[in-house]
Amino acid sequence: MAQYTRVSGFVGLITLQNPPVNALSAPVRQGIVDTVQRALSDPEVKSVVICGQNGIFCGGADIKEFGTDMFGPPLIPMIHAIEAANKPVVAAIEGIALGGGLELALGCHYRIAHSKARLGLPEVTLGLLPAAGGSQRLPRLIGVPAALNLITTGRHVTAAEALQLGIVDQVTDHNTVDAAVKFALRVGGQSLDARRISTYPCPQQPDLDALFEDVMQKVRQSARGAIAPVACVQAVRAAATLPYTQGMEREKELMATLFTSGQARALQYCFFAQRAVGRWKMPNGARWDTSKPRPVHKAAVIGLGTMGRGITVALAQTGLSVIAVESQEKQLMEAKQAVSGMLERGAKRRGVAPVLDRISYSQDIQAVADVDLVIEAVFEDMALKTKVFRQLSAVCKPGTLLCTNTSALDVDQLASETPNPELVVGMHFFAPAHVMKLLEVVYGSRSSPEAVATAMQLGKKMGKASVAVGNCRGFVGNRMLKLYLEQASFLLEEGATPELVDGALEEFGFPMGVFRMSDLSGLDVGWRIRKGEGLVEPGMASGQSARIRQGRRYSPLGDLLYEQGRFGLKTSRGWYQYDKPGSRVARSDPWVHSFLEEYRARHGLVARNIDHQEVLERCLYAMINEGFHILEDGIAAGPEDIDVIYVFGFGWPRHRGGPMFYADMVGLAKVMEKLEHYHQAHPDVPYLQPSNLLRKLVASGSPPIHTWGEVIKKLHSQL
Ligand SMILES: CCCCCCCCCCCCCC(=O)CC(=O)SCCNC(=O)CCNC(=O)[C@H](O)C(C)(C)COP(=O)(O)OP(=O)(O)OC[C@H]1O[C@@H](n2cnc3c(N)ncnc32)[C@H](O)[C@@H]1OP(=O)(O)O
Ligand SMILES: NC(=O)C1=CN([C@@H]2O[C@H](COP(=O)(O)OP(=O)(O)OC[C@H]3O[C@@H](n4cnc5c(N)ncnc54)[C@H](O)[C@@H]3O)[C@@H](O)[C@H]2O)C=CC1
Repeated sequence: MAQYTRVSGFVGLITLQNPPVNALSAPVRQGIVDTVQRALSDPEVKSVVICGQNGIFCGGADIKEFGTDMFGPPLIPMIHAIEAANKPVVAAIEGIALGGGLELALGCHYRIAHSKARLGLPEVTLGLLPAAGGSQRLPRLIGVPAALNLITTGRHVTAAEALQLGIVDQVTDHNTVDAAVKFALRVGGQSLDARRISTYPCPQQPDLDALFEDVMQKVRQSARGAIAPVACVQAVRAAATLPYTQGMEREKELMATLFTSGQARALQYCFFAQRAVGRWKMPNGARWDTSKPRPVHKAAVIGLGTMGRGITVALAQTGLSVIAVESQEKQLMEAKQAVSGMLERGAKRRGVAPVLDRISYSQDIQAVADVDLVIEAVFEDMALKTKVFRQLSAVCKPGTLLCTNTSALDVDQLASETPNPELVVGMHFFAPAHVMKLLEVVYGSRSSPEAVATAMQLGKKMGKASVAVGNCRGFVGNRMLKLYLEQASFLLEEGATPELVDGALEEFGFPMGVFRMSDLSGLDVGWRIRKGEGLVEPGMASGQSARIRQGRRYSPLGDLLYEQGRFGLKTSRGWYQYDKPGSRVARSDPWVHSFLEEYRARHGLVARNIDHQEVLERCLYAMINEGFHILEDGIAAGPEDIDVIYVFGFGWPRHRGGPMFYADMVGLAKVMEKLEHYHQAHPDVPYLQPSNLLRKLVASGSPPIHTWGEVIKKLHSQL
């Protein structure tokens, strides 16, 4: 809807009305067409202002309309009609002007923004391009390099940057609509010949071919396999090389390919999934809208190793006072330096002052007596964590929330060691904790809704995609990861190389294959986890029973490399070799290849040809099957939760939506059939057997992902 009023005698004021972001739904587009027509045909009206209600200009096309039978007036002719008007039209931009919202503003003759407004063309993040003329007008207005940057990244710019780039004509700290109306009165009657962006020539650019080649290479590298960034570059190239009308044709052609693509569906699914996980619920009925978070002003971190340091930085950058506790003096000194360095570098990047004084350091756990929340990040050792939790219960003021960053240990067991188990939750960050955008909030059987709400709210404030999950070994992310890693090792035993496996996964879109990732995080980390699970048996690694542990197939390859002191990047040797410790350039290592050959010979394994397809099916379907078990067990509330965890925490390519969405795209029947095939070939790997839920879904005709919840409910009610 759009409301029309006449203000200051001569200005037609059009207000977009579609909360919460005034998206351009069919009724809003119809409202704009009607009200523009009304203003233009009223002889009293000399100029027009377009604004949005509630201090928000417009969040762009209504994404919920995509994939439906779209009706109502199309955007492109609507924007053309505004640009062609013979009365000045001024956009009054408050809050946001994104996507179609900015394209609408670019069709206006003038743009005035509030100083706090943000503008951008984020279509690429939804698998699209700015196809309501944005890809053709923006380069004409601000030049090709700046337009390429905005359109291929989808980043939002501040009003100040928009002014500097020339996207807006004026920025105000005052009432934007009043300023726009005054402006409109002043320009009423002036010639509009120089104000129609579509008539501008695209600013000349030396070495145009080299520029496009360079940008194309960058976008192909940064989002491997994603088609929208490539189409965005092609559309801007059309703006730079073709007349406007032909450029618009090209824009339409490119959009037609993107609009119905699986990648656009996946990215739009991710957009809504990211928001859906905020509406968390627990099996006991507690939920986001009935649980009140507690205020957290002061927090403590216990253990300043890899994780504790990052968590300290993230908390301080969120505005909290932090007490950072580390038991080892040397570690404490090193941590102090490392945390200050991270804060200084972060502040420099953002052009702000570092917040070093928000953190105080101590070796004494008594220092945390008056904090609102503690995050424990000591070694992954239940006995140690139990001791720390007992100490915290004695030291902290009543009501302090006790959180653990454990990767896999039992949150209920830890809670049971405290007098107030309702105050205990897991806050599972991902390394590096101040960078990675995922937080798993793990509720135990006795965690209070208030504790979960507080951890979820804190995660959100820290800028993390926060997902509430149930308590089980490895929670959601690591529980699934374990099988992915295991399948990758089995493939090496059967004839693959680290290069082949990583190549397949990187071609799929992961920024890094499983073995490069393992070198980066350290082979010692995985070894410690397996040791904790009783899987590592020194001296057994080359014996007859080396490949069976706890009654099922096991690959000791990672343990053997660990025993050789090959910890990955930190020792310059792992699954690959590196020029020096810490170097990121992984090179093939002939030693690893001969080691694998000897290993196979020792165990009587005959190497066979393994192709990319098998690598993907074995690694991904095993993980997906575990995802179905997780849904069946009620550890994740829905497939969106699992997908958000994988996209934000494990580098799953966003344009493939997440593992559960991917399964839906591939077809559940096909996933099940392949799992059955691989389980037959590897009966000693029980988890390749399709889960109950997957079977049920296939038996119910493979319903679309957003309806799986009903099948899960039915399954639970039959138990
Ligand atoms: C054969 C086929 C031929 C095909 C040819 C087709 C040609 C079609 C031509 C059409 C050309 C159209 C081009 C175009 O206009 C493209 C676009 O505009 S795409 C949309 C671009 N806009 C965005 O990407 C903005 C997305 N939104 C955000 O980034 C944030 O929501 C925002 C910064 C606006 C606000 O953030 P915040 O305050 O944190 O609130 P939330 O994110 O939680 O959002 C609140 C609520 O609002 C919902 N929402 C937000 N934006 C939209 C939207 N654009 N459409 C619909 N709904 C939106 C959001 O989902 C939240 O609701 P929930 O219920 O919680 O999900
Ligand atoms: N490293 C990773 O990638 C991730 C680790 N985690 C989990 O985070 C926790 C910490 O892991 P890391 O940071 O990697 O370990 P780390 O080994 O780097 O650091 C642990 C720190 O805790 C300190 N510490 C031990 N006992 C203490 C005590 N009683 N009081 C104060 N400090 C004490 C140690 O001196 C050490 O500095 C573990 O539970 C781990 O499973 C979770 C996510 C990712």
